[in-house]
Amino acid sequence: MLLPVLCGGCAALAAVLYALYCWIIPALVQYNGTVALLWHDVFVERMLDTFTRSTRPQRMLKAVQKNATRGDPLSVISAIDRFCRHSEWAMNVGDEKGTILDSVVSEVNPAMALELGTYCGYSTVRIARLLPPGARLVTLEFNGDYAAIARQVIEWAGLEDMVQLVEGASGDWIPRMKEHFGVKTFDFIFLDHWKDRYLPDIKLLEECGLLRKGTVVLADNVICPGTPDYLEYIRNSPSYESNYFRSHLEYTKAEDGLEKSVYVG
Ligand SMILES: C[S@@+](CC[C@H](N)C(=O)[O-])C[C@H]1O[C@@H](n2cnc3c(N)ncnc32)[C@H](O)[C@@H]1O
Ligand SMILES: [Mg+2]
Repeated sequence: MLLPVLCGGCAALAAVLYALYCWIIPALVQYNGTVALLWHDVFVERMLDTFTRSTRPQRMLKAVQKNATRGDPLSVISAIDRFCRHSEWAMNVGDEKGTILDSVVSEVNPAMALELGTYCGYSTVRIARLLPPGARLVTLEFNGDYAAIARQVIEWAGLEDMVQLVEGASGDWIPRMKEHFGVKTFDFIFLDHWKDRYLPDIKLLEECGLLRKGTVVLADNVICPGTPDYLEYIRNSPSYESNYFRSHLEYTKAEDGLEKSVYVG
C-alpha cells in the first residue's frame, strides 16, 4: 500500500527537479538579469574555480590563446564572445551592446579616450581597434589579477601601443590624469566599473576639467545591475544631452542598455 504512494512521490519530485533543471532555471537565467548575475557570477564561477583550480579570467585568456590570431583584434573579440556564449558567461560588455559601443566610438573618432573598468580587456580591444592613428586609450582597473590578464589580451590583439592600462582605483587616478598622462580633456569616456562609482566619478571628471564641450560619455549596465542615481543626474543636468540605447545584459535576453551623454558645458 505504502510502496506505490512512495514511488508516486519520488516520480513527482523527479519531474519537478527535471523541469527546474531543464526549463525553469535556464529561462530565469536567460530572461531575469538579477538571477543571471547571481547564477553566473556567484554560483557557477565559484564552482568552476574550485573544480578547475583556475579563475574565469585565466580560462578566458586560454580561450584567446587557443582560438584567436595574434595581432587580429576581431579574432580576439570573437574568441571571447564564443567562450562567453558557449562555455562561461563573463561581465564583458559583450557582442550585442558591443556593436552599439563600436558605432559610438566610430562616430566620435576620439584622439583621447578613457575607460573605467578594464576587467579582461574585451571592451578595451573593441574600442582601441577603432581609434584613429596616434590616438590613445587610457583604461583603469583596480584588480591586479584582472589587469595582468587584460595586458596579455591587449597584447595578443596587437594593440598595446595605443592602450595605457593603469592599475588603480578611479577615485585616486582621475585627479592625477592631467599631470600623469598629459591629458587636456577626453573626447570619449566609457563607464563600466562598479555601478556605485558612476555618479561620483562623472562629477570628479567634471571637477578635474577633463570634459570639453562635445565629450561623449557612454555608460554600460544602466539598467542591469543598474545605475539609478547616475541616470537621474545625467538625464536632468543641463550640462548633458542624454540618450538611452536599449539592449540586453551581456550574453542574455534580460533588458539592459547604454546611456550616451554628450557634455554641452
Ligand atoms: C564590468 S567589469 C568591466 C568590463 C569591461 N569593460 C568589458 O566590457 O570588457 C568592471 C571592472 O571594473 C573594475 N572596477 C570596479 N570599480 C573600479 C574602480 N573604482 N576603479 C578601477 N576599476 C574598478 C572591476 O574590478 C571590474 O574588473
Ligand atoms: Mg558592463
